[in-house]
Amino acid sequence: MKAKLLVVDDDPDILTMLQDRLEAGGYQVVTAKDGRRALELIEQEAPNLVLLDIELPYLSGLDVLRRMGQPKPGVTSVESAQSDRHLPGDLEPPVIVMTAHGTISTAVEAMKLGAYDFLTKPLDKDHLAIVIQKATERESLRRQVAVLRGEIDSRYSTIVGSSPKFTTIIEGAKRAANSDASVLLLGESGTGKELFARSIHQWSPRRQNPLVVINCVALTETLLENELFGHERGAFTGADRLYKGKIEMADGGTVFLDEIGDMSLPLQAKLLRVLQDREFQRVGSTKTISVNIRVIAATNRDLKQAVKAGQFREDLYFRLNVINFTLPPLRERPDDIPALAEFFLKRHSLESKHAGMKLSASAKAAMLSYAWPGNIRELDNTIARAVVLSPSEEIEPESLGLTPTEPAHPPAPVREQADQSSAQTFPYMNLPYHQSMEEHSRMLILRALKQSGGNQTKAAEQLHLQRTYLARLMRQKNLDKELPADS
Ligand SMILES: Nc1ncnc2c1ncn2[C@@H]1O[C@H](COP(=O)(O)OP(=O)(O)OP(=O)(O)O)[C@@H](O)[C@H]1O
Repeated sequence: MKAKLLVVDDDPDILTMLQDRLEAGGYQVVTAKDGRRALELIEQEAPNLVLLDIELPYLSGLDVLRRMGQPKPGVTSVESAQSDRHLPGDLEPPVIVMTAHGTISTAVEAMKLGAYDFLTKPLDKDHLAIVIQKATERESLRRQVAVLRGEIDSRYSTIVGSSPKFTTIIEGAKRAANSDASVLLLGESGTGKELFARSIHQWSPRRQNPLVVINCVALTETLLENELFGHERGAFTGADRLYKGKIEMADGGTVFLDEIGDMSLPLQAKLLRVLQDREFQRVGSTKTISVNIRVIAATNRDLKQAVKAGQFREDLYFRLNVINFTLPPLRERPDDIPALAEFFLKRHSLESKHAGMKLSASAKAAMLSYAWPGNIRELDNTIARAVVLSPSEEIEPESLGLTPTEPAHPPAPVREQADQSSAQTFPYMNLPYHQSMEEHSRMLILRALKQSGGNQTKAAEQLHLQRTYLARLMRQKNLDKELPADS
């Protein structure tokens, strides 16, 4: 798509010359002869860039810049505008001002008012082309960032759930948000830990400053150190410029350490120092930098157990665990399933323009009796898929695909499966996601039952499940027919 430029000048000859030149350069051009018309066209045409003369009738170029910087009617505060703020349509286009020779002070004033760059008249053809190209590239990146931010904001803007267990956690998290205390979020994968981390930041007095997410599992130790602390120029081969790490970028805001349970011991020691002193050094530097950060960490691992096993530092555990919340798995709050399902149904039917879709009574019942090993993320994905695949407006259980299906390979006898599991082979890894999750939970149960000699109470203890819940899972997976219930 061609970038759209608005050219504003009261001299018709300059307007025509610029329009011809820019159109020949592959841009779409709209023109205005005065400041008032320029403001109208910025609203109506949403140009990607404005080329603005300073000397204009009615409103000068500087006045146009001043008015562009003012908030739009209807948007009262940053907080209330949070979800709209990042919409690309709301972004002001960058402005390049054009000034006559000898009016540099006006150009400086324009830059203070937010102009991207300035050009002096008479315009140099090559310089004009370069400045416009750079500005439009930057504008395109800015829009992409805004789109991505908008997507993240909308994905993480609403917390659904009114079961008593869950409401207590929301209230606690809101109270915790007002302090600077470290928060540790625990819970299985897909239970909403990242959503809570983002919400706590949003509810906190730090919300105007950045929330910086660090995924501790995605990076090797050296990369993670670099990512956290940044590096000085020349710190290692290839470090050709100074790089600010995420801790430094989060100054005044919040650092969210996702999957903290997977951080290596040496890095844990370095992180501990930052948490104790709020100080760190960039890689390759001896200069100490102080930061003001709030830390939220999350993991789906049993950190206490990891401490006992010597895999996680106890002192770091205590630092992180000032306030903790354990987000319950979906199967422990089935009351929330209908509201969550409706929430995702609305979102996905709007997104895929399938408005008016409904869940049939039997689809709702199927969702209630399913164990949701992937928790809310799995529910979200299930509804997204059903919206696309359902042949009618009313979604039936078949479109949800929740019925446990047998793996592609013939099922091995119970004991053999359990042996495979304890030998850490995962033959189901190549199956589609839902089947793979289903098989994995089946394997876990079989292994626990084998290790407990078929005693369900002990197996439930080992799996940290209620015995009755284990019995329900066994019924769902038809394991109760293969293994006798204990007394
Ligand atoms: N209570 C909720 N209401 C609405 N959406 C939710 C809720 N909880 C989670 N979600 C959505 O489910 C998805 C998964 O949640 P999230 O990424 O926060 O889980 P997580 O516990 O951090 O998972 P993981 O441990 O795998 O990183 C996200 O899209 C999130 O917005």
